[in-house]
Amino acid sequence: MGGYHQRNKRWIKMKLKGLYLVTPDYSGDWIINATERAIKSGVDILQYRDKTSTFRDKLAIGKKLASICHDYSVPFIVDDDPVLMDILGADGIHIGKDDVPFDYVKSKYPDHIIGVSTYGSIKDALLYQKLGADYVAFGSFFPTKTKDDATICDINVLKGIGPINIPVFVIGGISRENIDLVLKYGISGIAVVSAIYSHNDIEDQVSYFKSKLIEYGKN
Ligand SMILES: Cc1ncc(COP(=O)(O)OP(=O)(O)O)c(N)n1
Ligand SMILES: Cc1nc(C(=O)O)sc1CCOP(=O)(O)O
Ligand SMILES: [Mg+2]
Repeated sequence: MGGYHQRNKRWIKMKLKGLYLVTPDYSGDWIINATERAIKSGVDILQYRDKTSTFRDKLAIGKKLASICHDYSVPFIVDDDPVLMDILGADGIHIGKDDVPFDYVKSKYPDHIIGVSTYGSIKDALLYQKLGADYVAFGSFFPTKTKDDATICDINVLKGIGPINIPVFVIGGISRENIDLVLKYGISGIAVVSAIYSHNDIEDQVSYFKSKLIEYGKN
C-alpha cells in the first residue's frame, strides 16, 4: 500500500548529502513550523523520529511533515518503522541495531531509501553497502542529550571511510563548535537534532551549517 507521496526513487536517492535534519520527540505543532522554517532555509533531508507518540499520532504528524518535504522536494525518511514509512508514502527508512532487520526492509521495499546506523564500524558499513544500503550513519563522536542510549565512538574511525562508496553521514552532538572536526573527513553530510530545533534562530543556524558544508565541498 503506497502513501500519497510516491516519487521517483532514483531521483530522490541522488539527494542524499548535506544537511540531514532529524526531528526531536513530538512536543507540539511548534515542531512542524520549525521544520518548515529549516527546510525553507536549506535542509537537504528530513527524518521523522518520534519515540513517544502513539502510532495514530505519528500518522497525523508524519502526514504534515511528508507534505512539507513534498512541497520542497526534500527526501522524507521515517525512523525505525516500515509500516509508518509505507502509509506515509515516505521515501525511505532509517534503521539501527535494535530495529527491523535490513533484509526484511530491502526485500519488501526494494526501491525505498534505506539508511543504516553503523556507529563506529567500517566493517558493518561495508557489509550494508554490499547488501544495498543507500547510506550509512556514523556516530556519536560527541555527547548528545537527544538519544540517551547513544554509544560514543572514536572519531578516528572516519579516517577509514575511503572504501565506503555510498553516502556517509555523521550524527550525535554536532554543533558549531565541533562541525569542522567531522567535515574534514570524506563524509557526505551531517545529521542534527538539537543544534537546529533548540536554536533561537533556526534560519541562521541552518545557513551556518550549509555554509560550512559548502566550505568543505559537501553541498
Ligand atoms: C541519520 C540517523 N543516524 C542515526 C540514527 C540512530 O538510529 P538508531 O541507532 O536506530 O537509534 P534510534 O534513532 O532509533 O534511537 C538515526 N535515527 N538517524
Ligand atoms: C538520533 C541519534 N542517533 C545517534 C547515534 O549515535 O546513532 S545520536 C542521535 C541524536 C542526535 O541528536 P543531537 O544532534 O541533538 O545530538
Ligand atoms: Mg532505530
